[in-house]
Amino acid sequence: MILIFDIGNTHIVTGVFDNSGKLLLNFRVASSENLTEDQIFSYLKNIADFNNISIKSVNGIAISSVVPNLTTILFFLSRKYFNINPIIVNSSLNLPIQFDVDNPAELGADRLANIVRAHNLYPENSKSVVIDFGTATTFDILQGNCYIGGSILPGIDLSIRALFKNTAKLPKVRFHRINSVIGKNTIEHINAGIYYGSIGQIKEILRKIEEEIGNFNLITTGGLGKIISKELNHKFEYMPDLTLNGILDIYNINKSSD
Ligand SMILES: Nc1ncnc2c1ncn2[C@@H]1O[C@H](COP(=O)(O)OP(=O)(O)O)[C@@H](O)[C@H]1O
Ligand SMILES: CC(C)(COP(=O)(O)O)[C@@H](O)C(=O)NCCC(=O)O
Ligand SMILES: [K+]
Repeated sequence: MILIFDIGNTHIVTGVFDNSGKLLLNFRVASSENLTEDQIFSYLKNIADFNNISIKSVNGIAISSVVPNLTTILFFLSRKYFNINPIIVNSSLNLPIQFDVDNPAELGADRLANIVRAHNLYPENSKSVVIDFGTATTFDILQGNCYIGGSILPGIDLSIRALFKNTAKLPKVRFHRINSVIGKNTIEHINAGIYYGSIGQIKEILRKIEEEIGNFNLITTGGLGKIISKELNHKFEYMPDLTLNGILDIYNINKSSD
């Protein structure tokens, strides 16, 4: 049984996989810097018990983190409760990818996991674009087994919170589809602007990518990605567990050398 942690800026997603690579359970907790290894372990234990899964048989752990302080906490958890040295995802591990960028080491571990999974899903010489709708929205582009770069923009929830936090009178809205872009009150104005603005941003970046590299497979992941993907006029596969699976792929390539 393999334990996978995907530490993002908003959530820590935990995945428990059996040895054949099947995802048995996953859950998310808020990425609070005050979390301790004992708290995260007790969430894990409770949720695993509830699902009749015995985490006693965990024999491997991998961590992808874009929040350095939380990496340490999950490292402590691995040592304290499982006596395992986890594999920490980074660009110096064995990866099936070449990098045509200035500094592969600065690329977020979640993005490394996403591109490794995308690479394993599609044939060698195809082109793929991964969009991850997290705290930030990220685009990552693969040409065959070469990572050629990408882009980063503020995530949808972050844009909503930025409006709310930096103004006196704008409320926090819930992201959802609204039929007209002509709002009739403040909430509708924000809903319309965020909804159609977000779709417009993504479409324009995809259009530019297509202009630069031609046709590609599109893979999307992350909370609000499911709603947005349907609006893009582009064939796509929405894979909510893309990052967890990518971390597992990286674990499998690197486990013997740990
Ligand atoms: N399962 C979900 N269902 C709906 N929305 C989600 C879900 N998970 C995350 N979100 C939304 O996506 C945003 C980014 O969350 P997440 O993908 O966990 O980010 P990160 O990877 O940066 O921690 C959250 O603010 C939340 O609004
Ligand atoms: C771009 C990110 C903030 C996305 O993080 P997330 O939205 O998943 O929390 C993260 O991958 C990161 O901190 N990256 C480092 C810079 C880079 O990827 O180039
Ligand atoms: K993420």
